[in-house]
Amino acid sequence: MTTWTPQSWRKLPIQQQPHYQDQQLLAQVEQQLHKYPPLVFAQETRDLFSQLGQVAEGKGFLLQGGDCAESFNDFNAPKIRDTFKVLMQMAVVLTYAGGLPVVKVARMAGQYAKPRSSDLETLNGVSLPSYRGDIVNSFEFTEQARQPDPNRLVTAYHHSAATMNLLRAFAQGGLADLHQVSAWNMGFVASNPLKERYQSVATRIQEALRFMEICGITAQNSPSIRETQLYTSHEALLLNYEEALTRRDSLTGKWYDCSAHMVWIGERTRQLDHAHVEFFRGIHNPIGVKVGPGMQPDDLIRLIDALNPENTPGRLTLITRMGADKLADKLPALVRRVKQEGRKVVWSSDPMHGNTVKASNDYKTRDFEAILREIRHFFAVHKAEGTHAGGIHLEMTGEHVTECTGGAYGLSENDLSSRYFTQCDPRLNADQVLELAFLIADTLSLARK
Ligand SMILES: O=C[C@H](O)[C@H](O)COP(=O)(O)O
Ligand SMILES: C=C(OP(=O)(O)O)C(=O)O
Ligand SMILES: [Mn+2]
Repeated sequence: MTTWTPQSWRKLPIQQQPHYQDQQLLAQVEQQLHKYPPLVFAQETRDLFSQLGQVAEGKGFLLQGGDCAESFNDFNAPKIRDTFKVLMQMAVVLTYAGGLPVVKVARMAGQYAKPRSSDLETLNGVSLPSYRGDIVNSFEFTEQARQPDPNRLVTAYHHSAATMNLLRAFAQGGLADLHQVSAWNMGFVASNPLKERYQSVATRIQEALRFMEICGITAQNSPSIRETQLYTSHEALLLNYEEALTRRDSLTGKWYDCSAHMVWIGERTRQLDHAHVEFFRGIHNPIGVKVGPGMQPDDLIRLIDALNPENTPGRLTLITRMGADKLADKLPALVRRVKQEGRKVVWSSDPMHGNTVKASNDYKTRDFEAILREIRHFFAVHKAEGTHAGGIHLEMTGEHVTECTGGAYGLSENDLSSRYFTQCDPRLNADQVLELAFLIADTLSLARK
């Protein structure tokens, strides 16, 4: 194997990259980013690594979620706050039901690059380059907007820095106070059409907090009640950007991609001998890789060994995204093989990307029932194989969008047009995603019995 450097990916084939016309400008922008401060500190990344190590050992649960694609235009504090709040609400429910610490990782502060099925988008007979995320080009359907612009790398950095800043303030400044989060959950349940179904978990959490308070454990004297740790993550697709933020840690001498705590490789770019696997093998962050229904057990072992040759728990999260109708058929052989070979991984379920459908009115959507069904199959497979269903990975927002159908409010295809804001894939809205957390809580509680 050749020596790894932050640039060694450049010699290999690479998929899903923009074609920049102005290479000189791209090089200048990369140089500029090289000098900018890292967005995360390597020690935080090591903390996440060790927490995910616990998850790999069956002693924790990973909750990862956020937008499919963050947006430069739709960039404001309420949006960041609302997704943060919903992640906290879900985490409390899952912690209580699963009886395990929940490791919280946002798809935020850097989720700006998108792989696409097609290089071109055609509208009314006009074909233009596909939108590839705000770090590459603009969503608007014009020739100029769709040209990849290197300056967007710098804009993405600044948006990520501002988002990260606010997330840190929320996590440590009081917005994650468990009493408050639990009260929000009571509010969610009270107004939900299926409230009878969710009431008991929410009430029991309130009672547990009240009991602790009586015993003297309060937000004032206990940081674990008042504060939380929320990590950041994104698909590290645009390697020009990731390379520029890859730094050697002064404490350990190791390389870290300091654009986020955790980064993952998408389903379309995980070829063993291509650039993304090369780049990822040399960074010391905890990493993920998406695993679709076409993955074969032998290939999975080879990929695991390329990415985690020392078999360190916490280093690698396998994020399965197979589709509700395929998972029960495809996942068991993979789980069995990984277990037999003694590879230590976190298994997490992305129930979104295998369940994307086109509605009759052409909107890209996903149905709540299919999402829930994929998650239930995921838990059932792990139970049958004696392995740990270690996490979920969701495209979601704290906003009241109408992008996925179903859920307690019965969103139909006709409702999609009213608040369909996503720039790429359809997200679960605040009510749908909380409902999902309560339903997963039932499964987690049963798994403990
Ligand atoms: O988020 C994932 C991909 O970018 C997305 O699912 C691709 O969508 P497309 O099939 O519309 O290109
Ligand atoms: C591109 C994504 O997923 P996948 O690689 O699984 O298609 C995503 O998570 O947005
Ligand atoms: Mn997506």
